[in-house]
Amino acid sequence: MSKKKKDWKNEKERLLRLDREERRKEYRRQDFISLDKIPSWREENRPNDKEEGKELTGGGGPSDKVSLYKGDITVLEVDAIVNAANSSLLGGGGVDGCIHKAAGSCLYDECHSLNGCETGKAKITCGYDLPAKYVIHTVGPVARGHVGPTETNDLTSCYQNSLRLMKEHDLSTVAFPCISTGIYGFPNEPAAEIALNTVKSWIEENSDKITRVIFCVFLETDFAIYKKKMSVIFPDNEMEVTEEQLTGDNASPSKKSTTKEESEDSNRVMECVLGQ
Ligand SMILES: NC(=O)c1ccc[n+]([C@H]2O[C@H](COP(=O)([O-])OP(=O)(O)OC[C@H]3O[C@@H](n4cnc5c(N)ncnc54)[C@H](O)[C@@H]3O)[C@@H](O)[C@H]2O)c1
Repeated sequence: MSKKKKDWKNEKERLLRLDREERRKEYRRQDFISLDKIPSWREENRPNDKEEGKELTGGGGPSDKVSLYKGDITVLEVDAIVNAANSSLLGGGGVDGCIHKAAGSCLYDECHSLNGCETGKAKITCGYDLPAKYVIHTVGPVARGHVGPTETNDLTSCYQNSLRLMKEHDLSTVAFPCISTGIYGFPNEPAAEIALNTVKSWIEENSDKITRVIFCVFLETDFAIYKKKMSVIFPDNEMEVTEEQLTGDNASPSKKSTTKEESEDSNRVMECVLGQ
């Protein structure tokens, strides 16, 4: 007997009324990661503060409000995860494919009602079977390796419009993938610069509105790039920022992913999409 197809509107209303414990029973994946398992950038760089019971002198500074996490965005238990969608909003591959697969068919049905999304803009839906309450769908620029003013402005707008939706919906924890850096071909380093600087500026103007922004990277290459750049863009007050970091060290990111590693990562993406 096939399962009765759920009506997305009723399902959304029902799910958004549940408290966290009740919601947890509905997650498609029970191996979800709760926020308390993800250290802030400051905690990660000053683990002793926590052990020594030191008050975080940062007191909610930008480095207390961001995290770097390497893995699958669909397991993160946050208010919203951001989807690197295409203009149809009707799913596809990569992180978009993984999110749709993990959220279930109601996500497609609600996205279908939104009539697409322009590049740089963002729209919000329920998260359905995901641990995330909401999904913010944004459409990055198709860069194909070229970064000009248009691509830069469009990618900046993706982060700004996603954060604007967070604020409008009183949401305070969000995870971003590396928007446009996969099939849309935005070079990883400039994309990371845009992501980190746009988020930092927004946090400085809205620090009372946000608890955590998680940069969720999937590839080793991006992990190394974000780690290097975050130590400069989100320096801890007491943390030394070396001259080399300030001037942009010549060394390549600490660990370039090997083609084998990248292909393993893309295999994992395909597994998540194909559900193997
Ligand atoms: N990559 C593909 O094979 C593929 C195929 C068709 C469509 N798409 C998608 O690509 C277009 C958007 O391009 P894009 O470069 O913005 O997105 P993307 O191609 O999904 O890549 C964006 C980033 O997300 C990373 N990523 C992949 N899976 C996950 C995951 N589970 N958790 C966290 N991060 C992950 C990926 O490694 C990359 O760094 C849309 O059409 C969308 O449907 C991707």
